Amino acid sequence: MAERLSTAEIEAQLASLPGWSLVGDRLEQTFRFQDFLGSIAFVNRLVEPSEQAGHHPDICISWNRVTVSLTTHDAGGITQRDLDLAKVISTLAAG
Ligand SMILES: C[C@H](O)[C@H](O)[C@H]1CNC2=NC(N)=NC(=O)C2=N1
Repeated sequence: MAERLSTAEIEAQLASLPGWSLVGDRLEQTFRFQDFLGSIAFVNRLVEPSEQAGHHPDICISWNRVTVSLTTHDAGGITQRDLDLAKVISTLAAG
């Protein structure tokens, strides 16, 4: 099982993950798109990499905004799996 990371470890890695914030025991970012279809297309791009990783974001869609939230349930906080998936998700936001 992946181990929960310390706040210092998370913040060190967040330096190279623009837009992601530590919110409680989650990593979060809100991505903006042109419209609802842009949001849905982004969410669809998340499906395969998340399945491949066996790790899945919580997703909230609000018209042209998609808030993505990552945590590791078993660990009760943020692990390397969340940071790795955040990195992949950032690459998918550009379209
Ligand atoms: C059994 C299965 O591997 C687990 O429930 C996975 C599925 N996807 C998951 N996704 C996320 N974000 N956190 C988890 O802890 C998690 N656990």
